[in-house]
Amino acid sequence: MTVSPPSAAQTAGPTGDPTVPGYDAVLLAGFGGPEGPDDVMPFLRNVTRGRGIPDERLVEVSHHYQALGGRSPINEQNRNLQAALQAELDVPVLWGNRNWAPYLADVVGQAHTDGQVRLLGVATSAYSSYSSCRQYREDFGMALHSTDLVGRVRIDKVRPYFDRPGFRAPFVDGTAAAIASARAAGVAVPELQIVFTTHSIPTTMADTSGSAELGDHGSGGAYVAQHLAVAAAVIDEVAARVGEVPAWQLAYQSRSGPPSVPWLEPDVNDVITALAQAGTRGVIVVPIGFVSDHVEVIWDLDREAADTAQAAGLFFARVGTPGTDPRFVAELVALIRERLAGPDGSAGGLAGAIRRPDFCASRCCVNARVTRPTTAAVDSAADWQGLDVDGERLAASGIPGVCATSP
Ligand SMILES: CC1=C(CCC(=O)O)c2cc3nc(cc4[nH]c(cc5[nH]c(cc1n2)c(C)c5CCC(=O)O)c(CCC(=O)O)c4C)C(CCC(=O)O)=C3C
Ligand SMILES: [Fe+2]
Repeated sequence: MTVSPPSAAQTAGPTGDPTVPGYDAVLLAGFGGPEGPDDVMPFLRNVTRGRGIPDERLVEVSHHYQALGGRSPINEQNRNLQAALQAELDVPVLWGNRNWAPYLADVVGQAHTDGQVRLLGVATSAYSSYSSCRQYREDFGMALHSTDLVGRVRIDKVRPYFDRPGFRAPFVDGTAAAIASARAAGVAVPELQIVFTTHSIPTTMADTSGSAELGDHGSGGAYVAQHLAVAAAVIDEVAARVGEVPAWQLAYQSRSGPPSVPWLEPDVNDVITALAQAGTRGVIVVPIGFVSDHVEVIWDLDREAADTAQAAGLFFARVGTPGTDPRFVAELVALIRERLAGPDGSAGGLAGAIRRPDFCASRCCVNARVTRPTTAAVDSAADWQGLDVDGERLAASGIPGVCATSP
């Protein structure tokens, strides 16, 4: 079926003009996770459909989920975040996922039935990159496409919020507390190292994260720059509180993909091993790439990285993620309220050009492998032009049955 390309006004939805303020509901967009052992393989196939992830990797990851009882805590964490946001907001707060029920398409269809046609999306991911930002905008586009609601429902998105102090505050608290517990365990600050972590992504995805127009592309792109900025800001705030702080670096975790494809390095486990060899006595791992303690955190860090540290004889502490910390919830509420009042009404966040616009720039975080309809960017209408969603253009890119939002 060929998608009839909507005009810019149609993509903007019932209000016609994407700069007209006002939303009928907030739509929290999550990654999704399995709820029981039988869900694990179907969930992993949803995540990796058409992405060239080797089968051995899927089997290995399925063991992590099975060892945790066949379920991820992520859906419950997102339900809790939904409830915490709802407690502060008058508009309804809906929740849907990319990879598991409740699927975004079903939630958007229900919203339309309920008369909610102007939705403000909030992704459970703080940074710019294809996986962490644009793919959520594609999820919105695919949800509109598969429910036949293109031009009848509008879905905008709150910009990446990595730079906001309420996102950082829980990491600052946790890092200061971890330094205190290391000292109590007899490891002095100069013997400690702070390792900030985030999800590794292919280097090509990193290099094209953010927008060429905004000067983001090349050498790790907006994705790496944003993490380095957050890490530096956390360190400054910890230093203001505790004085002397350990040396720090940024490392990556949870790599998938075949070894032939370069992903961001170094891996957190390699960093820990090398630090031990260089005489470091303790590591504090701070997962600034994640908003809740889901499987990438509790398996890849609390099990694997902790084991690596233990084998090397190091003190190890892993700092908690924002979750439903009141400061994080308040920060999201502030971002949502600003958008309810109108776009670009906000200040705050880290200084300079690093702040993201409310509507993503042209071709922001574009993925060369596939073109899907998006929402919430200045060029979203153009993303639909000539797009044959089930047919040739996507088949040529090797992605069959592209409407994966609701299998
Ligand atoms: C940037 C990023 C974030 C952070 C931003 C965000 O939160 O969105 C993130 C989060 C998450 N990733 C998660 C799980 C998985 N990610 C995978 C695979 C991949 N992740 C990627 C990137 C990211 N992932 C990429 C480039 C791939 C390769 C395949 C592809 O190009 O898409 C795979 C496949 C198996 C494997 O290889 O590990 C799984 C199971 C879970 C859920 C955990 C739970 O269930 O509790 C969460 C929150
Ligand atoms: Fe992932």
